[in-house]
Amino acid sequence: MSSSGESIDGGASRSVLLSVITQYWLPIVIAATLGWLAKNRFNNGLNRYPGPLLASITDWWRFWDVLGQRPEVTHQKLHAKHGDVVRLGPNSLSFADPKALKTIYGLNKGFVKSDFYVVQQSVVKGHSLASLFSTTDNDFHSQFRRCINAAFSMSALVQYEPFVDNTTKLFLDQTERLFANNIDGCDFTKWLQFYAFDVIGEITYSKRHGFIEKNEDIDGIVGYLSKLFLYVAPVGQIPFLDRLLLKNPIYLKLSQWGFIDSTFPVARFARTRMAERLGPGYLQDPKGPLLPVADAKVDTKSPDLLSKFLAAREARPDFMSDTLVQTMAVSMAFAGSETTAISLGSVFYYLLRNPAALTSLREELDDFARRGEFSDYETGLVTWGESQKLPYLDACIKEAFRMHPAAGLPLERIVPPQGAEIAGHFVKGGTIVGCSAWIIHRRPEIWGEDVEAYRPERWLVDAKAAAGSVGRVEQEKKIREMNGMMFQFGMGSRTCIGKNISLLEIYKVVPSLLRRFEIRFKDPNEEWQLVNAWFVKQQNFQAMFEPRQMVRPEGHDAEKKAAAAAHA
Ligand code: HEM
Repeated sequence: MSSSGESIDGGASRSVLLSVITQYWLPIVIAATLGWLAKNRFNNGLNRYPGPLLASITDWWRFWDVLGQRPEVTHQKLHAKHGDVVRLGPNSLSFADPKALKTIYGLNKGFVKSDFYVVQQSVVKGHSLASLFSTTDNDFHSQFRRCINAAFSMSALVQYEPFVDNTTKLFLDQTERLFANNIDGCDFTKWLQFYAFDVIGEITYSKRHGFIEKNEDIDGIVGYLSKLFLYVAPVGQIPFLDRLLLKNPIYLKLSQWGFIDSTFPVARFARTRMAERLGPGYLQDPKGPLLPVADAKVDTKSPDLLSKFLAAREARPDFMSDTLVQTMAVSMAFAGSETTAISLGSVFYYLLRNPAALTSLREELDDFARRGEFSDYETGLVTWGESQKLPYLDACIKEAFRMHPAAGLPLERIVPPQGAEIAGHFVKGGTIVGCSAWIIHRRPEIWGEDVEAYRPERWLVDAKAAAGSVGRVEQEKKIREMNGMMFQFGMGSRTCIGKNISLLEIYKVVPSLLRRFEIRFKDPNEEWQLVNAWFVKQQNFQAMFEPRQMVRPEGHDAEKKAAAAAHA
């Protein structure tokens, strides 16, 4: 056949196809959509798991649910209805059985973080920066973590305590100055967030950001972070959307060429703090590294986090670049402020809602004070060492962590290619799986039938029962098991690196505030409102503060003890 004949045939078949498409476009679109939905429904054999029908065919279901800002409630209801495994998306399963934790988050199991975390990467000069928190590359992560692990060890914690002391003393004084006997009350969540931000600033840069001094959101960073989390939570359910929105390639390119500035304010914020700290030794050459380069002569002896990150850069220059140093600094504010403030807020909220627990805690603190065991009777500041001798305080904090974990979504991981057996279910490689602390922390077989009640006593050996049928050894075993199942800091290789720092803050500031103030709800009839934007933030938590007469040592021996402790 001639070539002109071919082109005539080709032209004819194209026009037939075109006319079929124009005539039948609607049924074609419907058939393609149905085919796609059916493919989703049977994806990876997940059709055998229960869950909302819509969730099984499209991720828009979970996008919509997270947009509603209470997905943890949906997840609780779904698990109550369907059992231990619930399908939340065409490729996504939520596990409620605590046995799943060891498999999904255990060391060397090969699970990697899902693209939900990529959405959380900061953008600087048009480039996405994978941080310790947001990287999905396990090898990169383990090298990174090895480089900076020492900065977060228990022994490093001792060096950070003076930083926490500075900020906590100021916090106590400012609470008195701004809110004591103030009939307008205090937006407690915001105030605690200012505290958490200033502590992390001081530990990272030896310099407070100034939130507490000014009682103001410096550079709008707190407001910015809240908005960012409101974005990442739903968009993280369909990570592709991020490529159309904040990480749109055109937008990023324009930013790389310098036409617009797409740098996340939190990164800009950290850069300003570094510039203040490092002086003129940082580069602003637009062709230079993404982030300012620290002066090589910078003192790495100061015991703050930044110095430790810089020391890691000196020890491992092949890996720990300047960009990674600053990524760590940014992460501290990103991961360490809202989470700590939420946890602090829930400790106070549950104490105020449960007067019996608050009374017991006050009695413990007052007895400790009367015995002269505190070292500071001027400012009310409690040391870390002292806080560790207060078992009821420990129980109150753990119970608040249980009731209200900061992270409000399943911590998503992708099953390795060969698939995995998770809590008795074989799940194919590539499936997104996860557990949520809001589900795990309410398992009756671990915490008892009264999981919905705030009951710090569950964390303590009951002396009466120990003498009776449920022996001490048995109770201690149960408490150990409860501790092992707490999931508020995650688990395994990606567990929270800032856990010790946040515990240092929480175990110091809670008893210190209670020694100094009577605290109550502004209106006990008003409930707080929860907004789950990845972290479950409280709103409308208004508190009133009244100065409290500090309880002093009683008797000669107690006074001597207190004087010795203060001297030490
Ligand atoms: C009560 C306060 C805190 C809570 C509830 C909390 C919670 C968490 C959780 C659940 C994870 C694991 C996320 C996952 O597996 O998907 C995590 C990781 C992380 N947290 Fe925290 N966090 C807190 C405080 C802090 C603080 C104060 C810092 C910084 C000083 C911090 C820095 C980080 C970092 C860098 C990671 C990533 C660790 C890695 O992947 O190796 N967090 N946190």
